[in-house]
Order: sequence, then structure tokens, then C-alpha cells
Amino acid sequence: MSGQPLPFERAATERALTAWLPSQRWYAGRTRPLDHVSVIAAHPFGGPPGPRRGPARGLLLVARAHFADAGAPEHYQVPIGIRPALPGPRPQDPPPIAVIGDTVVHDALADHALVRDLLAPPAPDGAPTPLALRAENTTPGHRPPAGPPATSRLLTAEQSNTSVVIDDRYLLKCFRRLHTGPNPEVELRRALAGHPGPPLTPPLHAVLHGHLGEAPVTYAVLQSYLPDAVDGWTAALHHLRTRPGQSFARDAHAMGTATGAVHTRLAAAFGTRRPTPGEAARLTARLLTALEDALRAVPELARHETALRHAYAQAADPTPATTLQRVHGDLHLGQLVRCGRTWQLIDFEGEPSAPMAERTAPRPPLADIAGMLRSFDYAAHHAAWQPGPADPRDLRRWARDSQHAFCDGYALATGHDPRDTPAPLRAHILAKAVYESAYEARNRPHWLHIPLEDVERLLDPAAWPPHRPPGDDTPWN
Ligand SMILES: Nc1ncnc2c1ncn2[C@@H]1O[C@H](COP(=O)(O)OP(=O)(O)O)[C@@H](O)[C@H]1O
Ligand SMILES: O=P(O)(O)O[C@H]1O[C@H](CO)[C@@H](O[C@H]2O[C@H](CO)[C@@H](O)[C@H](O)[C@H]2O)[C@H](O)[C@H]1O
Repeated sequence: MSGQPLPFERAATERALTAWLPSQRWYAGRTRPLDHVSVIAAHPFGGPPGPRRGPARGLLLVARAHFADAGAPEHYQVPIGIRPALPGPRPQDPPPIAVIGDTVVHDALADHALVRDLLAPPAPDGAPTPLALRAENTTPGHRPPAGPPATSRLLTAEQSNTSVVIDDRYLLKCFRRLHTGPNPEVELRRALAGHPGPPLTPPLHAVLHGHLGEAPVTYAVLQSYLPDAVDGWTAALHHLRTRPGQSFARDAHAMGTATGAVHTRLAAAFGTRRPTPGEAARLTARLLTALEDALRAVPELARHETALRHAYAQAADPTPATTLQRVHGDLHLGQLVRCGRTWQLIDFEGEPSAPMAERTAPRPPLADIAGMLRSFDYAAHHAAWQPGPADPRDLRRWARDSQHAFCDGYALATGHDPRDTPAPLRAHILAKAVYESAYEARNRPHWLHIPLEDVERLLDPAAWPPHRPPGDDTPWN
């Protein structure tokens, strides 16, 4: 950073961020002992603060989280607004992050005037703006908006990042944790653009680049906002609530074909290859490292450790489904959105807690398939938990029916039926349930029972493979 004094109360802001960051849903350092947060870059944007009720001033902060475990620090994007602290706050004021002296610091992404300033095109005099909207790496034919946005609102869904709906037309997704190097969301979505059939993912209009030190970093992407989109998790829960006992197979089948089409396209764009013995060993080692991590977070898993290690040994068994290729990396019902009659995939960043090198490494497509099959179980479990007369056997049948329909759709799109390779499929499903156990223990402990009960059930030899009982036909036609 330059020797210029920062135009804000640096030490007080760093103390405030040290308290605030860990409570954010998108904060990834939850498993590590946070020591303190420092601000390593502060790019001003927007006008100077007004006299009394003037506009807030914006600062795009890059916050570095330092940990007491001596491991690598993490970096976060924190655009803030600084406004005068006034008696009697106005209802439209964004909620404060902190009050520092006679100023209030708030999240700039919740403040329309600041979102507009943040997205301002570079000034004609060449003065730098913190985030320059750039059209490179975007979907051909889709360009950034020409003028400043008229409206913006924060999406309130629980997220790993922060998204803002702009003019009800665009969705600005700001990556909170910053990683240097290529961003999989940009790489993969660009590869999926221009698909001749129905769209596989919403188009990208702009990518917002910056730097972390000398290294390039993607700060945000601007994509088409699909106003009527319903995500798969919401659709599944709604279906279970409003149409109990009825099949979800038509949607599950369409999700399978969409996933298969994405895999086919990614394979064409980035290639596929048989894992070498070294890569197969690394794949299994990766699952085992995740198991060790989960064992630290979820002591209840310890009694399954031997059985899990045994199952994982088959994760890389050579089959078409364990051929390596770029995949979504964290596929679940919430990562598909229904738009009209088609399903599109979103959020290609991979598992938020995994190192970036792992997220961008080729993996077996079974990893995504397992994520989806787990998600139908999640939805059924969640429904079992709600008040109402649902019979747990009907919910299990709903999940199984949806899982088969998803596999049928996937097989139709790719020619590969994941059920033909039950041992590696089971290994990936178990690995996902173990990952989920750690995720829930850290983020939503009251949900931990969902993946834990499934680990237990899936390890029961009688439960695998999950055959469709006679007469249990899938009526999606
Ligand atoms: N293009 C879009 N149009 C409409 N809604 C979207 C779009 N992309 C994402 N969403 C909604 O925003 C939520 C979060 O998006 P996602 O990309 O998964 O963010 P995160 O990385 O923060 O988890 C999704 O669950 C979905 O409901
Ligand atoms: O969407 P993210 O990339 O942030 O993914 C993380 O959070 C998900 C929850 O929001 C989590 O998904 C798990 O819960 C879902 C229901 O909320 C369920 O549909 C998924 O099957 C289940 O894995 C995901 O694992 C995590 O990486």
C-alpha cells in the first residue's frame, strides 16, 4: 500500500472488522483461531462525505485475516460506506458494522448510492475506480450495462458470497474471499456460454478484476438476473409441502439432463483423461484428508472411520464415471435454478472451504452426481422435520424416486449411467455426506443430524445399491 494516510480510522476499523468478520455467513476461517484483521488495501470510491446528511463515502477494503495457528492468512473483500453518525438513525440507513467516533461504518453493498459508485465506469481522466466493469471473459453478445444502475437490492439468501440485484436485470456477485489466479466461476461459465440448446447457465455480462498485491484477482461477476428463477432446493421443499405423495421425477430428470449437458460441454472445453495411478491415489488421499478434517469437527463420525476408509478405496476405480474432467464441484439442489421449463446451473466456485488448487483440479463427474443424489435425501430429511403428517417411508420413497429419475436424465444426456458403477458412486456419496457433516457442524449444528444419519444408513450393506422396488415406477413421461 502507498504511504498515503488512509482516509479512515484504520486501527478502529481493523478492530471492528476483527469482531464483525467471524459472524458473517461467508467468512471461511471459522475453523481457525482468528488473531486479528488488518486492512491491506483501501480504495476510495464515491464522493466525499457530505456536511450533515450528505452521502456516505465508500472504501473498498481488502481485509487480511491473521490466524494464531501460524498458517496462511485469508483475504476478504469488504466494501464499506462511512457516514456521519446522526441522532435518530433513518430507517433506510443500512445496518452498521461499527460506530467509530462520529461516523458509522456500514456494508456498501446494502447502500444503493455506493453500489452505483462502485460500478461507475472509469473516469475519462483515467482516474482509477476500484472495480472496473470489463467485458472480457464474458458471454459473447452480452455486454456490461451502458449507464449507472437505477436500483439495487441485496439478495438475502444465505450465501458464501454477497449478491446484489441491479435494475432487476443483473445480478452482481461479489466474491467475499479473494483468491489469486483464475476464478472457476468465470472459467467454467465462459466455457458453457454459447451452448446451442437451452442455456446451461445465466450469461455473464462483465467480470470485475482487481489485484491482491501484484496478483490478479476476480472481485465480482455481473450476470443476467433471472427474476422468475426458482432454485431446486426451494422447488423440492415446495413440492414436498404442497404435493405430498406425488413424484418429483419430472424435475429431477430434467436436472439430470442439465447436469449431463454441463459435464459434456465441460469435457469438450477442457478435455478428459483417465487418472494415472498417481492421480487416482491423490483423489483417494483428498477424500481421506477431508475425512480427517470432518473427524475433528464431528467426533460422532469416529465409529465409522474404518468403514469409510474402506469405501473410499473404491472412489477412483477405473470406469467412465471416474475419468477426470472439470466439474461443478459443489453441486446440490440449490445450485440449479428453474427458468421456464429448463434447469440451469449456477455458482461454479466449488466447495467454499477447499483450497483453490483443489477446486480447479479435474475430478470424476461422480463427485457432482453424488452431490445431487445427497441433496434429494437432504430435502426429504428436511421435510420429515417439518410439522405435518408426512410418513418417513413416503419421504424416503420420494428421495429414491427422484434419485433414480436424476440418474435416468443424466444417462440420457451423456450415455453414462452412474448406477452402473455402484462402488465408486457409493464412495463419492459417502464422501459428500462426510463433507456435509463437517459443513453442518461448523455452520448449522442443528442440521448435523441430516448427514450423520445418512452416513449410518449408507454404510448399511442392505441399503446399497438403492434398488427401485417392484411397482415403484417413475411417472415422468
Ligand atoms: N442469475 C441468477 N438469477 C436469479 N437468481 C440467482 C441467479 N444466480 C443466483 N441466484 C440466486 O442467488 C443464490 C446465491 O447464488 P450463488 O451463485 O449460489 O451464490 P453464493 O456463491 O454466494 O452461494 C442462489 O441460490 C439463487 O437462488
Ligand atoms: O451453496 P454453497 O456453495 O455455499 O454450499 C455450501 O452450503 C450449502 C447450504 O447452503 C451446503 O449444502 C447442503 O445443504 C443444502 C440445503 O441447504 C442441501 O441441498 C445440500 O445437498 C447440502 O450439501 C453445501 O454442502 C455447502 O458446500
